[in-house]
Formats: sequence, C-alpha cells, structure tokens
Amino acid sequence: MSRLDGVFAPFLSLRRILPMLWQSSRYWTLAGTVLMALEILFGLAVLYLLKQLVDVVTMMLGSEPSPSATRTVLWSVALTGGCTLAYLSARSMASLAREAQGLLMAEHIDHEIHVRAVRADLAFYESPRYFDTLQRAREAGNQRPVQVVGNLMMLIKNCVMLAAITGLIVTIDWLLLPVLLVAILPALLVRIRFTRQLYTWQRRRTQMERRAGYLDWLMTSDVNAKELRLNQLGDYLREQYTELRGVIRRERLRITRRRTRVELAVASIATLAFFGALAFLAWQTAEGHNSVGDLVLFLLIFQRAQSMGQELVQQLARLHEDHLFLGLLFEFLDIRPVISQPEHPVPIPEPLREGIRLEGVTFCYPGSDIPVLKEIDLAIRPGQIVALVGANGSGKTSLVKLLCRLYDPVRGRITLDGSDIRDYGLVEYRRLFSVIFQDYAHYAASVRDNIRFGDIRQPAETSRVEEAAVRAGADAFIRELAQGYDTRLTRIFDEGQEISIGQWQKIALARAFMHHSSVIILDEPTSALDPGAEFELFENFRERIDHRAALIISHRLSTVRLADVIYVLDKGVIKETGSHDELIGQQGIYCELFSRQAHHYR
Ligand SMILES: Nc1ncnc2c1ncn2[C@@H]1O[C@H](COP(=O)(O)OP(=O)(O)OP(=O)(O)O)[C@@H](O)[C@H]1O
Repeated sequence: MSRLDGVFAPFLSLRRILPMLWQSSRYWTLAGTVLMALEILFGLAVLYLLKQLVDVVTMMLGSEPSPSATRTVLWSVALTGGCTLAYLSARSMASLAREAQGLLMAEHIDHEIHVRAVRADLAFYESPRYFDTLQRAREAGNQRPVQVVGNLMMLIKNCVMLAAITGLIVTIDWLLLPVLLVAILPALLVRIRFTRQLYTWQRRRTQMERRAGYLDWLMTSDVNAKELRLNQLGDYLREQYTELRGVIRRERLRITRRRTRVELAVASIATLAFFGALAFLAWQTAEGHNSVGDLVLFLLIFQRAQSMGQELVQQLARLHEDHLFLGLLFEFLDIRPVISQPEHPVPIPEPLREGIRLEGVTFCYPGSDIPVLKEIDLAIRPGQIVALVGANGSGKTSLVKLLCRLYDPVRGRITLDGSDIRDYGLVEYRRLFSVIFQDYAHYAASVRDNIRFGDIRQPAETSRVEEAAVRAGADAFIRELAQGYDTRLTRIFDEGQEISIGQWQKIALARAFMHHSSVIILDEPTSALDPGAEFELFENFRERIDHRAALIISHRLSTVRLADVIYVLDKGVIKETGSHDELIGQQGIYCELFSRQAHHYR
C-alpha cells in the first residue's frame, strides 16, 4: 500500500460506518452534525470579531476619544463575548451529542456482533483461527466506529481553522508555506507508518494475548479453584503468565521506542524549520522589508498553525488506526455460516414416517483431512431407541453433531423421510431434536429457566417445566431447594446456589425432556447419576419419552441393553449392529465389552 493510500484508506471505512451510524442514532447524528457546524461557525466568527476589535482599538489609538467610538468598542466586545458563549454552548452540546451517539452506536455494534456470534457455525468456536477473529473484533471495540465519525468531524473543523490561519501566514510571506508543510507532513507520515506497525504486531499477537487471558482466567475463576490449589498450580501458571506478558510488553515497548526516536527527529526538523523561518523574517524586518507587526503576527500564528497541524496529524493517524481496527470488526461481521439455509426449504414431514438415515457418511473436522467418521450407515426410525457405543474418540459425539446439522458430512448424506436434511429449513430441522451433550450448559439462572431453555417458546410459568423435571427424576430435589423452582443456580451472581454434579445432570435431562421433540438424543446422560436414579430413569424409559425416537450414547452397557438397535463404533467405523441379544450372539467387540463390565459387577 502506498503512503497516499494509507492517508486516504480511513475514508473507506466511512462507507460502512456512516450507514451504521444513521441506523443506530438518526436524531443524535443530525443534532451532532448541526452542532458541529455551529461550533465551526462561531469559532471562526470569534477569531474574526477579535481581529475587528483589535483593528477598532488600533484605529482609536490615533484619534481623539469619543462616546460613539467607546460605544463601538463596547458593542464589539459584547458581540465577541456573545459569540464566544454561543461557541462554548455549541461545543458542549456537540460533545453531548457525540457521547449519546457513541453509546447508541456501541449498542448497535454489540447487537451486530451478538447476532453473528449466535448464528456462526459451531466450527467457528472449535477453530482457533476463527476464534481469533472474534477476539480481534472484540478488541477493535464497539467505540471505534463512533470514534471514526467523531475524529472526522474534528478533522473537518481543524482543516477549516488551519486553512484560515494558513491564509494569514501567506499574507506575511508565501515562502512560509513550504516551511509550514515541512513542519507538518513528515510527522503525519511517521505516525501513519507506526500505526500500521502496531496494528500488524497486534494482529500477530492475538493468540498470545488470548493465551494470557486464558491463564488469567485459570488463576482467577472458580471453575478450577479446587484443582489449582490441590495441585499447587498457582506459581506455575503465574510464571507462564508473567513470561507471556513480558514478551508482549517488550515487543510493544520496542515499537514505541523506535517511534519516539523517529518522532523526535521529525520534531527537530520542524523546530529547525520554524527557527530558520524566524531568522529569515527577523533579517527581513531588520533590513526594513517587513514590519515589526508581521514578525509579531508570525510568532503568534505560526506556532498555532503548527500545533493545529500536529492535532490534524494525530486525528489522521487516529482515523487510520480506527480504520485498521474496524477492518477486524468487519472481518468478523462478514463471516457467513457455511451451514446454510436452503432458498426454498422443504416442509418438515409431520409425523415422521421413515425417520432419519445416514447413508455412507464420512466426516472430517474443518482444517483436517483425517476422517473421524467413515462410510457410516445408520437409521433411527420413529419410536425406535438406538444406542451408540464405542471407545473414547471413536466418533460418537461427532455423529450427533452431524445429525443435528451442526456440521455437514464431507461425503454421503443424511436424510429425513427420504429427503436430504440440507433441503429442510435449519431451524425447523434442528427443532426435531432435543439433545444433552456431555458438556451440557450450567446456566446462571433459576432452576425453572434452566429447564425452560429446552423449549424457550414456552411461557415463563408453563407447567411443562415441572412435568419435565418429574420425568428426569429431578422434581423431588428441586422442591427441597430454598426457593424450589425459583432458586437461582451457580454462585456467579448474588443469591445463587450451587448444586451437585448429579443434580445438574438431572436438570440437563429435564431440559431435554422439556421440548416435545421427535428425536431425543442423550450423550452420556447418566454419567453422574447414582445407580438408583439411573435405574429409575431407564426402567420405563419408553413411557418417559412418550414412545418418541431416541439415540442414547453410553459407556454403561447395562443402560444400552434396552435399545432396539445398538451400533458399535470403532475408530469412526461401524463394526457391529443389532439388538443386545444379537450382538451377544455375535461374540464380537460388544460381547467382549459387556462380559468385562458384567464381570466387574459380579
Ligand atoms: N472440534 C474438533 N475438531 C477436531 N477434531 C475433533 C473435534 N472434536 C473431536 N475431534 C476428534 O474427533 C474424534 C472423535 O471425537 P468424538 O468426540 O466424536 O468421540 P467420542 O466417541 O464421542 O468420544 P468420547 O467417548 O470420549 O466422548 C477424536 O479423535 C477427536 O480428537
């Protein structure tokens, strides 16, 4: 990118920012623009009136004092004072408008980020590259867009002011114009160069910053407090954190040191230019080519112009910096989900006749070409209970993610009543399922909401929450809590209460039962339940789930016995299929696993 491009690039951001600004705060945008115009107008009027005042007083010095001349001076003073008051009021109101604009724009950007974050594919959160984009968008901050507009307004204001003052300087001697340029331009180029360097460095360091943030979270969050203390990890983590912060600090200071050196050189050139010009003017004045007044005027306004120029440089540099960081925000806002909605979705069959089938499904996670599922054929018919068993990492959870269309297969297809699931509306299709994953959510909300989140379309006071809790075997312990269903869970907020892991799991189960879906998917649903609770859950499981279809993943083979069909996954491949009795008869992997577990129980 050329230097000139660098200077003008920030204005490109405005193409996207201005419509956002207009959308988020029309009233304040209009008010802010009008007030800024008034501020410039009154500011210039004050300068002009001051000059007039000095002219009038100078004229009076050479003439006799008279009441009319005194009145003129007093009127002139009053007018200048009035304009100054108007200027100050416009400036204050403009700053109020900018603040209001800023708050509304920040909310708007937050909203845009949240919409994209919620819609983003699951892959987004499972890939560090994408996750960095989110982090950088967050760092770009929600204040940047409004800063760009604020800076631009100030820039326009300063440009108008500087033009007026430059005009005055040229009236002294046009040769002073190149001197003024030498005093301003190099500083501008230097600032732009270092802003770019800082930006590139920050982009490179996102991962490191995120890692430091993670270590900070490890040391300060309650989630890991127990392990951290028992394993005495505190010192180790602190050292790692200090080391990372040290690298970040040193690198940043290196850039700032370089910048300070170059800026000092540039400031020296500007000072040389100023004193050179002063020497020239002093010589000209001594030779009688200039008046002493010109010399005084030069001393008064050249430095003012120089400081305005520096402000301008800073505003341009800030605008440039904002533009770079806004690029990061736009990068995130432009990410489109890969799991997309068809243009003309097929209506979901009601009720399901054939159910769901996986036909030759192969799947690799994005960024990897190692298949975690290979040529999978599997069917879940309406009302059928299907179980999936297999060693850790054999691909069970990945298969559930494909079923729910959190990912699409790389090869093969998944069908619902014969049609590819990519032909159905995404939201409608996902609504067919209620799922609890192994790492189910612990919401810092009331017990009622924790369950209702399984079907948020239900009203806040729905009796379905209690029904779901009864089905999950959670009702009894919930009623014993201090505020029953209204008890707030987790200790993140005041009055929150913590419950045991098994109790959390029962609440997660209730959340899955809350939604009257066509298919219920339970990934390790009883890993934390006591044997009594587990037995009760599966004793009359079919009635409990209203004879809907279910997919159960469990390492406890006593649990999967009740399934109509059991699939045995091994390294992403289905090795055995059949009912419990059939698989025992096959004397294969399942039979061996079952015998081993049964042996332990005996
Ligand atoms: N987000 C991911 N990105 C890349 N690879 C992944 C991701 N999640 C899982 N894997 C890989 O996919 C394979 C299957 O993982 P999966 O979670 O499906 O196994 P699982 O059978 O459910 O295991 P477990 O019984 O331990 O829950 C593993 O080798 C794992 O490393």
